[in-house]
Amino acid sequence: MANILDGIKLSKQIKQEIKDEVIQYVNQGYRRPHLLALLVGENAASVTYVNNKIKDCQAVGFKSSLVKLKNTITEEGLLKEVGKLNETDGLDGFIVQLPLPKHINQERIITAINPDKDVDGFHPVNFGKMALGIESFLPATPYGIMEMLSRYKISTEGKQVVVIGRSRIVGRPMSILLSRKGNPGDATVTLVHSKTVDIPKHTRNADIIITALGVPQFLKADMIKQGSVIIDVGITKVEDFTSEKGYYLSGDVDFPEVSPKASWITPVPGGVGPMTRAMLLKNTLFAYSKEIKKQNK
Ligand SMILES: NC(=O)C1=CN([C@@H]2O[C@H](COP(=O)(O)OP(=O)(O)OC[C@H]3O[C@@H](n4cnc5c(N)ncnc54)[C@H](OP(=O)(O)O)[C@@H]3O)[C@@H](O)[C@H]2O)C=CC1
Ligand SMILES: Nc1nc(=O)c2c([nH]1)NC[C@@H]1CN(c3ccc(C(=O)N[C@@H](CCC(=O)O)C(=O)O)cc3)C=[N+]21
Repeated sequence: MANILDGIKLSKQIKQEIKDEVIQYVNQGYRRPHLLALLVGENAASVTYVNNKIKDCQAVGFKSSLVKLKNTITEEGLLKEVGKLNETDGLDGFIVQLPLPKHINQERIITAINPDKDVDGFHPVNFGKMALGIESFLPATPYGIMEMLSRYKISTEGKQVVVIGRSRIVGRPMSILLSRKGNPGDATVTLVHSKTVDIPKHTRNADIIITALGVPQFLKADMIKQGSVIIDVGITKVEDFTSEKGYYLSGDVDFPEVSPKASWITPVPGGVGPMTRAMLLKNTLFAYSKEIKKQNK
């Protein structure tokens, strides 16, 4: 049976480290780090995520703010809001919760964010730095997975890694980070997606598989080799009238069938999700520490 990569335990540890660092700054007379979340509309999942982020901030001693905008806001209106936040003193970072309503061009909004406050690491400048190995904000989910591999001492050097999914916020940056020089990194990465012919051919050769496609129970036992490491990013709400909530959360991995064959595996929930949240805090602390150093010059 596989060992569990416990994202809850790790994220608690990371949050404690962040909290300790904040206390040190505050004891030296500095203000607290400040993160803001911008939420457009009332998508139920987005509301939950944003509320969790606010709770996380409180837990580590950050100041947090939530700006809620109507679903009907225009692209120009949202650009104006982003422009205001870019100029707000004492605001270290902010995120624009995705997805945005369909009438708004997501790329245009992301590009309008001041890269120095882009704690999601989504701005093209930060994406470029990430790809080149220049210090920057890393997108929280891939960053969380790198941190998880590192803290569990799972080496990626020379390993065959297959990433399933090529999205802007997960699969694509994940594939780049793992192929970068360094530890974790130095892996041989194959990025597969919906146009890939014969995904099992690739996954069967993989030492490490990262699933980020959003298809419940996509990865089956016969698609992996014995002893591989399985990281499941997917989270899909699946209707289930027998459960109290009316749904359950499913990963992209068929956990009962895959886990006996794997050496390490992340659960859903309790795996990658909590790490994502912890890394957003880490990015905010990084933005803050750069700001404090600038002021002291
Ligand atoms: N745990 C966490 O912290 C996070 C979890 N998530 C979850 O991870 C999942 C993926 O999210 P995200 O990356 O944003 O999703 P996207 O929908 O943006 O991207 C999905 C990717 O998977 C590919 N894909 C879809 N179906 C298949 C298939 N049947 N076979 C092969 N490839 C396929 C798509 O291919 P193509 O490019 O060709 O369309 C695309 O590249 C979701 O369940 C999401 O909820 C997301 C962010 C954070
Ligand atoms: N600007 C922006 N930045 C994001 O980082 C971003 C986003 N938009 N839009 C949506 C995705 C998704 N995402 C998740 C974060 C945490 C969990 C998480 O904590 N999951 C828990 C379960 C939570 C639950 O119970 O619903 C777990 O896996 O244990 C999940 C998903 C961040 N995203």
